[in-house]
Amino acid sequence: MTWKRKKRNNNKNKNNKNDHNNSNNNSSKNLSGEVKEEQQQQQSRQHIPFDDIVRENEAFVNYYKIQNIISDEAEWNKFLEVIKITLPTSFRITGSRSQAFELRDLMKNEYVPKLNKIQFGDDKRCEAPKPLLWYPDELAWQHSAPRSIIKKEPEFQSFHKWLVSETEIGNISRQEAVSMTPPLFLDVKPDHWVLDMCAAPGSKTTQILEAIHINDTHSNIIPSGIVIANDADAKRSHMLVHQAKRLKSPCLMVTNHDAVQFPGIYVQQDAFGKLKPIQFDRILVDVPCSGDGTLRKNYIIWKNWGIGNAIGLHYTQVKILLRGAQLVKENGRIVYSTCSLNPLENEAVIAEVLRRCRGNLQLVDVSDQLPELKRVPGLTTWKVMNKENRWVDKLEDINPRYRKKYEKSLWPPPNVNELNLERCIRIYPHFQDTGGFFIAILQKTGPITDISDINISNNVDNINNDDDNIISNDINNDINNDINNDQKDDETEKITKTEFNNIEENKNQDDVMMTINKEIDNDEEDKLDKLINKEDEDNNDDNIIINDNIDNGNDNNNDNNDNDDVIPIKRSKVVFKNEPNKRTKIKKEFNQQQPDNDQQDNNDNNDNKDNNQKRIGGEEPFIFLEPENEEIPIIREYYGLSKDFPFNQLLVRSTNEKNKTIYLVSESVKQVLEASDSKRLRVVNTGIRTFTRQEVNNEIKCEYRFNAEGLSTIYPYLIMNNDNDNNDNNDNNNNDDDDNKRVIKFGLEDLKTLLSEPTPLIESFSDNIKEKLNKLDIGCIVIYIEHGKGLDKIILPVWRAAVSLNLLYRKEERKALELRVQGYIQRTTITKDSEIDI
Ligand SMILES: C[S@@+](CC[C@H](N)C(=O)[O-])C[C@H]1O[C@@H](n2cnc3c(N)ncnc32)[C@H](O)[C@@H]1O
Repeated sequence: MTWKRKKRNNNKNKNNKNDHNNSNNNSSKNLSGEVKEEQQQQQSRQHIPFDDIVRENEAFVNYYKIQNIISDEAEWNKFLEVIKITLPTSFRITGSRSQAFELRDLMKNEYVPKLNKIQFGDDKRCEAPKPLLWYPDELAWQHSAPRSIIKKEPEFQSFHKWLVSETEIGNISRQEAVSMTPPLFLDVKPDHWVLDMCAAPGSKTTQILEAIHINDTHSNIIPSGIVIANDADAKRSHMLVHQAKRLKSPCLMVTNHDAVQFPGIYVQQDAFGKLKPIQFDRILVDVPCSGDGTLRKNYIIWKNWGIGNAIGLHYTQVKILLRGAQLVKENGRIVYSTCSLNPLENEAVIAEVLRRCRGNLQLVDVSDQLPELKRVPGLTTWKVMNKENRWVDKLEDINPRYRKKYEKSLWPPPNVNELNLERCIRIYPHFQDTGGFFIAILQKTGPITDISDINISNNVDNINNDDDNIISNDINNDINNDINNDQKDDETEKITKTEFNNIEENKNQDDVMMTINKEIDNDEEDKLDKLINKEDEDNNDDNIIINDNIDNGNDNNNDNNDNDDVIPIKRSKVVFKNEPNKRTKIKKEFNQQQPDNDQQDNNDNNDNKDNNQKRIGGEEPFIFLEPENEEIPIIREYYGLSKDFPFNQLLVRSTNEKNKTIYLVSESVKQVLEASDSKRLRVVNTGIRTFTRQEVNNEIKCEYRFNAEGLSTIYPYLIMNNDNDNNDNNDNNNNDDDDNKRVIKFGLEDLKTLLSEPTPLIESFSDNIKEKLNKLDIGCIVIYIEHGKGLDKIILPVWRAAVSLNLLYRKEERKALELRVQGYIQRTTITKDSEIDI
């Protein structure tokens, strides 16, 4: 899909169509399983421009025809027709509810009417984006215009610009429509403990976080729930951090484990110190799969499809779901999902896990939930094809040489009709113009204490003679540790030991799985590399540049310090047309009090490298600030933070005396981090940056500024009325009832001034604001804007220098804000000229 890939594989592409035909012919030849597998792998290593791929595959069509996934002939033909059509673009509006609603209304009232009228090419008319009917509150949309048209056609440009800008800052996420369904069935509440076992790149994690924060307003407290988002792939878990962190949630923890071995963590549950394992209210098991439901997007599946992927993944999927069943609470809910149509990865996995859980895990009937979502019941019977494309009735019919590669659980169990498999959900592409998807909603109804027959379903003879089954030293150590820990005598622990004995047995299948992931997600891999590079950039310049006015600390000397040459960075200038540029009226001055704040955050990372208190895997430690920490009262006093602020949930990630960044986590995250065995947990990321040390040349009262990442979480504690906050010597208090210490309400005009250039002079603001600002000393302030309909409450961290202000936003955030304000002005003023030039 990318230029790089196309170019690199130019030669191979020439023969692409022939290759395709050969591959289909070969699929019918009676090759041995090994040779065929090798051939499939070779094919999958060939990189072909997606557009050149022929969207036909006889083996795929025959396989699903015989599986009878759709019995009605006309419907089957419709299915075959739709899977060849490129998938429409779909996206979700994310973030805080009030802001999401604002963006949704913008979409509905501004863009949809305009896009409806657009015509491109000779007689093609673009259909405007449509909300997905089954998605709550019209927060998910689908758009059938090809991406190439969205990017190229001038009419689309403002829509595209808006889409890109809001996507960059995380308010809009591109996501396959059907992939949005599992979190909806998970039914997450703000107090839930949720585990997302295979979470990268994080689109469903983001939805789960939104559900945790559903009640958030600007005046309530941090939810008591937690989301632990895990992925086995270290690189992908960093992508997950990037994606999920955009929600700025103190309730998120990202971990990096094989989900099969996700550690049981013990937290103190009562005053007597009795340890209890964490059990989750909700678990999402969105397993790695062959992904053939995504063939409308990942065209390579047309070329590479074979049964081997599903057979290879089945047992890994069983193990991951079983671990989920152990970790979920009684009465808790698990949602299992794949983007595969194959019953071997879907109903067969569910049937096997239900069998092993002996009635203590059951399928939930959700036929009354999301009624607009078209779906069909799960299959109650299916067939198994071997890797030589022969249908095989039972495991014993497989050639003994290759039998080890098959699980007995691939075949429907004898009691298949008692399992309620029809409660599973199958979504086919032609139902609502999406990809294909499978979802099963499960509830734990009793303790799951014995799954020791995990070997039974394998071919035991082969396993006993197989070197692959030797348990690795790491796992043995884990088991020994567990055995020595006699405090831990609960259900989870017993099961974990049993499970560990079986972890290695299908090692080769895991390898298949990782290969497949890479094939399926190669588009995402490209994105990942970009994102990681970007993350590095973000860390280096994290992410704000506090500009450049050299401020001599004397507001009265403004006129004497005009020195354009000192401006160290190239900046775009924002001009509201028809507005006098106030800068031209007042001579510039320069401000030494505005160093590069982001460099400080970066230093923090570097400092951590010297830290010898590292956790497993080299991550930095999480050190909660002691109650006697002397910096906290200064911050509290300076910003007028309410006494209700959870100071005990602040942590640093460095043992250096001078902390650069202070993070905030929720109480539940704190509980996990402080668990006695939390070191078993490989935490990749948690906590939101809340305060950042600001080093400036002049003396300032508080060395810490707000970090944009944590500001909306802190904000309620800044505006809470609190007797203890009264300060006898309160020079900073202004008399506005709305305002509190360093919080100032701005109107639209002053917001425009703030955005008109990087460091607008205080002189250029309205008299009211000027008066307020002049009462404040140099340091960080919070500006909020309430503009009712169309421009929701905006909360901004701003550096108040001696004579100017500086918005502490990353350039992407600033750009998105400018676009929002620009859009607001265009909607609310008649003159077209009132716009911001960026
Ligand atoms: C289908 S993707 C998950 C998509 C994700 N839930 C989302 O919505 O963005 C499957 C993920 O499982 C991860 N994975 C594969 N094997 C795993 C294992 N044994 N344990 C945990 N994660 C695994 C892969 O790295 C991949 O990111």
